[in-house]
Amino acid sequence: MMSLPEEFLSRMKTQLGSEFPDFLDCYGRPAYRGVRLNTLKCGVGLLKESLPFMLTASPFSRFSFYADYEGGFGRLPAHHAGMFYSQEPSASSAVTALDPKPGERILDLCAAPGGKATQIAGAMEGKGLLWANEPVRQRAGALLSNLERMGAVNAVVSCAYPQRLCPGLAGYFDRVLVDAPCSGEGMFRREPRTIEEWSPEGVRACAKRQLAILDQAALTVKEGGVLVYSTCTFSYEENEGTVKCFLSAHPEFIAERIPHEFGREDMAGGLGRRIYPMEGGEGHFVARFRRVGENICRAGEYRDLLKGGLAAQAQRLLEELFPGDKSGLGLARAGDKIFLLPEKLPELSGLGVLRAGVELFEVRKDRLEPLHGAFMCHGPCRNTLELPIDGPEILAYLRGEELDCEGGGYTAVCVNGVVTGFGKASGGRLKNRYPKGLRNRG
Ligand SMILES: C[S@@+](CC[C@H](N)C(=O)[O-])C[C@H]1O[C@@H](n2cnc3c(N)ncnc32)[C@H](O)[C@@H]1O
Repeated sequence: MMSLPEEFLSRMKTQLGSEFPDFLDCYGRPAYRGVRLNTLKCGVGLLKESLPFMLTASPFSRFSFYADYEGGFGRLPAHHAGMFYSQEPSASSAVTALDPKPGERILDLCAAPGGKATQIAGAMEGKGLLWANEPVRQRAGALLSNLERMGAVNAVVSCAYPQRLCPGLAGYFDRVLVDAPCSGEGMFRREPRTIEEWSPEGVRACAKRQLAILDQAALTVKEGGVLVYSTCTFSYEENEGTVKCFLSAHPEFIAERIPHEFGREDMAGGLGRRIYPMEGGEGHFVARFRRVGENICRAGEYRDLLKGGLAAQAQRLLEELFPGDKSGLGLARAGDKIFLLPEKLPELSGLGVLRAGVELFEVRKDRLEPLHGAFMCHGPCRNTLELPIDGPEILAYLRGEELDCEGGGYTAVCVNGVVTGFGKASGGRLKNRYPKGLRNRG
């Protein structure tokens, strides 16, 4: 049994009453673990075939499963191919409550490492705009990489504190998610270091910060739009307390019942849903609001599309690599890279944007060189090397090694028909282009 702070235990005893012994018992058992299917890459049948362990359905999302695997999810070929995201199942409940739709504009304001952003991307089916923001630069790298791995074509990633980002995007979004930084009481089983970091003062400081983030997030929701607030902690102050303060300061929002039965009703009766370990999750709180007050959108339109010879060259190369008509795609250049842009982009300047859309090509002196992102977001590729998912070749590829390969030119490397990366074939060998930072070591 792990040792937990006295103040935490006595508060939970009051909070849970007769259920407290059951709650305490959970700390003698391992944390829940799971995976979430990435519908941009495959269906549930193919995912099951591609994994060396069983999946058990969870109540939090139809794409979220319990799974146990000692080998490490991150080393599996299906993980590298973006077929799933490793996620504790109850963490998927916030996006279930957000209910994103294809074609909408959606903001995930506290997004790293991207568990929820990649889930939103799946629900959007590549249509509309997903804006994923993370103010802490060291955490934003994982967000960029996860969105690329999962094949999100329509995401902007920014690194800005809400005070900088939100005023420039006032009234722009149909749905906004605030998965707020919190005291992390629902992480105690999974990440024991969060126990050392916990304190009653920390809980109060988190509640203050959550309200400040929600104040900014409120600016960005259009009239009739949805705002979802979530935490992975149990304290009343950071959950129902924050929600009550928010609603009293923002009469332009009303609380909306979450039409899903996961977990239990919150402690204030109708402001949100709570999930305790007794209900199959490590710990979450989710509340949903609707903006009923007017909000005028002043964001300008994005105007920096790539035109002329370089745009035509990029389009030709896209058609060479991936079958199908590529005319009419929105392309842009930033530095020495060419990007495929999402629809519905606003003016980006001053908003801390790290990447808008998909990194397709690097501009070299006399040619364009394809980048990993171009392959990760495309289905069928013209040249393909299909490798058995449980064979030694894919493991060699993921370590960065060369492979035998017929044919020539840029070639997608696939497992079970899903692209994992690419290489350049010539003389019977495939030169490995799997990015160094993503390779399996050892
Ligand atoms: C609970 S985590 C988000 C997890 C993420 N949504 C996911 O599903 O992978 C909260 C995030 O908020 C970020 N954060 C910290 N301070 C913030 C602030 N003032 N405004 C917005 N985000 C903040 C943290 O760096 C952290 O990455």
